[in-house]
Amino acid sequence: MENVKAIERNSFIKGELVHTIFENEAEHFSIAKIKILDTNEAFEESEMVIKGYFTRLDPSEIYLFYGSVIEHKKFGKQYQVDHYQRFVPDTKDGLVAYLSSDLFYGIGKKTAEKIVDYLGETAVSKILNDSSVLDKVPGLTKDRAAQLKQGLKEHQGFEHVVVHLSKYGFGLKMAQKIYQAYKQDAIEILHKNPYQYVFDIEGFGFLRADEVAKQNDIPLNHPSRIQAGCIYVLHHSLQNGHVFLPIKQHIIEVDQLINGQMYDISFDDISREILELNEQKKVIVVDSNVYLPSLYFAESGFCSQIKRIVEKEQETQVSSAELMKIVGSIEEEESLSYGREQFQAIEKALSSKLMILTGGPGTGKTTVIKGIIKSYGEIHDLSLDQKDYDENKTYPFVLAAPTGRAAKRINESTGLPAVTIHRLLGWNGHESFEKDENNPLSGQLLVIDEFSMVDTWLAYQLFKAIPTDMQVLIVGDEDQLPSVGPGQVLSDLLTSGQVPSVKLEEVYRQKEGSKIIQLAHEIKKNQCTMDSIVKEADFNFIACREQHVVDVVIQIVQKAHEKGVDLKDLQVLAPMYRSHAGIHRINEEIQKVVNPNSKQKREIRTKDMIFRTGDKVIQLVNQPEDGVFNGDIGEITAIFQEDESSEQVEQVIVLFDEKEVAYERKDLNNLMHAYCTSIHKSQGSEFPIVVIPVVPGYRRMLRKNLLYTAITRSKKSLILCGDKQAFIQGVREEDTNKRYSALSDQLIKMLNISKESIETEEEELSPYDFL
Ligand SMILES: Nc1ncnc2c1ncn2[C@@H]1O[C@H](COP(=O)(O)OP(=O)(O)OP(=O)(O)O)[C@@H](O)[C@H]1O
Repeated sequence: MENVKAIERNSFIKGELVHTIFENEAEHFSIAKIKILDTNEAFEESEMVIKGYFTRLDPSEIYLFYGSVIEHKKFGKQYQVDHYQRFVPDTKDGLVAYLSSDLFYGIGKKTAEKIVDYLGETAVSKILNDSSVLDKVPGLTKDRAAQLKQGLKEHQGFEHVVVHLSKYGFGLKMAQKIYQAYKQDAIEILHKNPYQYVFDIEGFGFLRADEVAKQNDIPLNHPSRIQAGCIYVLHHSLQNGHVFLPIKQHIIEVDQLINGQMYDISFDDISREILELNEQKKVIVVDSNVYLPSLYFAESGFCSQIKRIVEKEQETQVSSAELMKIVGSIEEEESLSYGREQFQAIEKALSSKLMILTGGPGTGKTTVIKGIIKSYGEIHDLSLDQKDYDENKTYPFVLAAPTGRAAKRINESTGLPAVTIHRLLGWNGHESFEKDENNPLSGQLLVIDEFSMVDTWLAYQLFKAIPTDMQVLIVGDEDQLPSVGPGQVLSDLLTSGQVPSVKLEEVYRQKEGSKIIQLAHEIKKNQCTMDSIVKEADFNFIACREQHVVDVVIQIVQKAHEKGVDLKDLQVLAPMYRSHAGIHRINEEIQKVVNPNSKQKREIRTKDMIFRTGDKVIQLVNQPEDGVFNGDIGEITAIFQEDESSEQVEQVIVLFDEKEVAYERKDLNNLMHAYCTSIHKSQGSEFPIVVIPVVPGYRRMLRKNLLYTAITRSKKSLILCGDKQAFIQGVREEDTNKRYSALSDQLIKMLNISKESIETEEEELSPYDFL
């Protein structure tokens, strides 16, 4: 432990609590008044307001606070605390008095003197870092040593861990997580086996553990190091969407990670540790595939849930003649006539426990969803009007989608209530859901839109909560990008052939003269050529050189802005963040034009961004406690300075639809400008006008499914700019990055239905064949 002498060159205040002014328990953020007992700052005051991230101060204790003096505009001089610790006397007499005080049972003055004589003035820090030093103190019994060690750990506890971890560069948030997991043993574990942190502490990576291990001379071939490397590689593979890694590939990647240039750990050593991890259930090895347990259980659990649902017989069946009559009256109401495949979709959805409806843009997926819901209502004599239901009679139609924007769209197009899947399942923000097999969803017909965005974890959570008597319709476009999280659930379900599905291929919106839809279908069918990208009423490709593409984008946005187009309705989409024509640069340039610096506008600067009132911004992570989710777009409506908020911190207020969320400076990394967003983040959203730069510099990202997803985000007008050849090449490039997932194979095995029987079923005649 550092004492006052050791840190004299740094700013410190030694003091005791007068009273607490403000406390945010969840964040451990506090403002307090303290009495100054000693300091190396030139204070005249005898008391001082301190603020920072610390837990409740004990009024009977003396503390050492390290930090810096700041001048608050309204409240004057304050002390910003970086870290702190309980004060331990740093003279021999003081230390003896401390150790022999009532705090430590069984240690009298003589024993305390022996300890200080033997271990010196840094005795406390030595004992806390390695309690075995007490074993050598002459005349100290084992019991007394253990009691002292325990007492010291309890008394010094959290602060000691914070101070110690800060030496390795860990911040207070990480220290809190670590302390929660190991309490007083945190430092001993860190020194002896930092790799254990990789298993137990979320966000503690292998490379960090490696750094600590190096400083503590832990050998490179330590089994814990190899095991931590195995786990790290699996976690890392999630970023590429894999549900597991084949064992051979896993071993190769672990070898690259842990061996570097020195090849002294063999493949055998690595595979032995993988099997050891398998024994300890820290990974699961099945069919030569290595899984993280959560993904193994999600994948196989999801398959079991599908089996449970599809094997239950669909009870209500209507005859084709009856259905034709019902559908006929809906056609009249909607003033349209369903196409053959659309009717088949309605018929199959109504007669199946679970069905997948897939198809490209404008093929009538929403029109068919409406047809299915209305027919279901007719058959079961259920009103679609929410007013006809109350707490005793649950609304039977449940509509959900993976993002808030997608849920809003399905709500607008059907007129029925729709929520995000997370909301539907009652997510509490800590990876647990209210709804599950013991507390299932209520309702009779569940429709999940934009299912291509659902990853393996969420699919399992959702299906666990579906009661067996509920009918389920999954809707999605299989040609879009797969989920951000691991797996490719929609396409695996379709590939397995084990779940009834209908693919809509006829395009209806094209009939209204949409070039955007036509282009999307040409891309889908690999028929996109230079002729496909000639100018039309709703489409243009402005050719320009790569170095001018940002200027062209800016001109388009500026013109639209001058014409009064609401920037919420215009979205620039790009595939990469960091490049000459990357998202960050485009955002910076658009901000200069549409929301420039002005005296009337407040701003707040972070390390790499300036947020200004009026800025369009996007939320980057799920924040369910505030009701905002990854991908939600909003506008900065106000910026408050420290002295204007009750918490005495700067705040940025963002309006998302009708809900306001306050961000403190430390949370601003959850936000970025949204004039231009990534194509990945735009999944599930649609915008009236979409502008997409396409340049050779994006080459490694330009793939068919990415460009297809991008252009299908536009509803009314699509403007591409840049290099036509790069675009044509990109849409011809299939995404060859295979995602490892065994969902399809597992389903086939589990359901044990031959594909042939499904195919014959699909060939069955429908009444429309006779029309
Ligand atoms: N059978 C039909 N007859 C006439 N018009 C139709 C028919 N089916 C769909 N449409 C029209 O085609 C357009 C696209 O349909 P819809 O919105 O249902 O497709 P979608 O697949 O949901 O499209 P997207 O994925 O782009 O939202 C709508 O204007 C719809 O009214």
